[in-house]
Amino acid sequence: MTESSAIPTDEFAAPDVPRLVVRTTELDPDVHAGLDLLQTLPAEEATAWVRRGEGLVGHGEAARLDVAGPDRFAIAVRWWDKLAESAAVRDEIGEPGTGLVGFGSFAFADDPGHSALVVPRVVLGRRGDRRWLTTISVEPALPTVPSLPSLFGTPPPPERPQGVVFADGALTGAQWASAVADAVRRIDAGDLDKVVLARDLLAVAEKPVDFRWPLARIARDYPACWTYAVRGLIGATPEMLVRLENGLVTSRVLAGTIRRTNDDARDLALAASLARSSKDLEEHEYAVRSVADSLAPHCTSMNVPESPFVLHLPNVMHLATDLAGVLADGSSALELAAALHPSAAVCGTPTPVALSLIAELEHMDRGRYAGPVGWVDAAGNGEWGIALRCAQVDSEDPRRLRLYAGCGIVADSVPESELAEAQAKLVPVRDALTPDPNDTSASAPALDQP
Ligand SMILES: C=C(O[C@H]1C=CC=C(C(=O)O)[C@@H]1O)C(=O)O
Repeated sequence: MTESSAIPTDEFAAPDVPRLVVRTTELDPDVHAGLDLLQTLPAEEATAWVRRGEGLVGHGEAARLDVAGPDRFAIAVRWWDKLAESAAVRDEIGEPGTGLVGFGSFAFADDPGHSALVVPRVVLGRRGDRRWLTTISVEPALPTVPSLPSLFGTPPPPERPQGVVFADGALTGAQWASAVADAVRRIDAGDLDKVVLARDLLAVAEKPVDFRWPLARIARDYPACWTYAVRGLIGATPEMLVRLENGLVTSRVLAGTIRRTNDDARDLALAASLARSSKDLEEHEYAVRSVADSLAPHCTSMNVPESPFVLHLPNVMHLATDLAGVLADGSSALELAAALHPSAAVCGTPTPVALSLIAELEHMDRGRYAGPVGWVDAAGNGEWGIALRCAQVDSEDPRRLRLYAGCGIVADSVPESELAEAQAKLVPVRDALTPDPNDTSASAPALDQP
């Protein structure tokens, strides 16, 4: 039974919340040493936030907020605060991610802006050597959580997606490249400095896609990324919008990209050229500035490195900057994510001009792509990534998925190169939906334990 809350009519008011009964217990590390969080996931009502085997997965839904529009973050913050205040919690660990936890995924744009915050019925977590189980039930209902043995048995493995074909989404490649050229003209005319333009791709399989297959594959192939699943949005993002852990705020900003070649020596030379590319450094600087400016009112002792490093992923390399600060105002991770969205890594500079150019040139609704995705706990700790390198499973027809990728456009951008960059960013999810030539098994790939 899920307590689902509809969008409230009062501005910024949160809907009534159920009173939740929450219990976290530590799992015996000897008994559960091999616990693979993603492999426990059920096919329905599953949520995940996992990197290198650590993180959180959720089973079922004890409560959910569906929210839309420009006030989606403010309403979600209120709902979360009310839930956390009224919950009865017994937490024998008391670390970030234990006790009451909600997983969320927010739309990029205000309109229509459909977003969700989900409190699972069961959360399994792992941080270092510690593993825990949290059960959440709605008072006064009986705590009908799934029986524990059923959680630790491996659920039937997901089937490999069959016969997936890909097609252009809103725009063909050529149309999208021409939209990039339009954006460059607008930048040259002085309307704005940077805009991030995205495109979508449709994937259609012969049978409904079990999201757990691509999720396991992408987690295996992109271990440096945060693998996530919230209400049909799945992916592995390399970009941490904000993490809040016991008062320490960190963020990993990415912008500026070069494709990899499968030749290590060549890739090293390309990484060096990326680190010197004035076009990419400019694109990166806007993104870092936007995050630093949005965090500044909430933090003291901010550390913003002067120059980026190069983050190597299997498909691309990015300019990356890790920012850190000390929380000064008691904001929760969810409030910080709301303050940071949309950063110039996914929108542009100045933000309002970039937002309206995106609406004009992309010809699609980004949905929850490029919005914050992650989790928050009752103490306000949490991790919110930017939902990149993702696919949205169609809730009405799960044979269909929409994939998204975007590129930062500045004055020196070349449309054909941006199109190639967008294709490279689609590779992780595309590959995860197509047969792996090295894998002869019919079931989901096992994850390497760190
Ligand atoms: C918007 C995306 O990437 C962002 C993050 C890293 C590098 C980016 C770039 O170089 O354009 C983008 O700012 C995407 O992957 O869809």
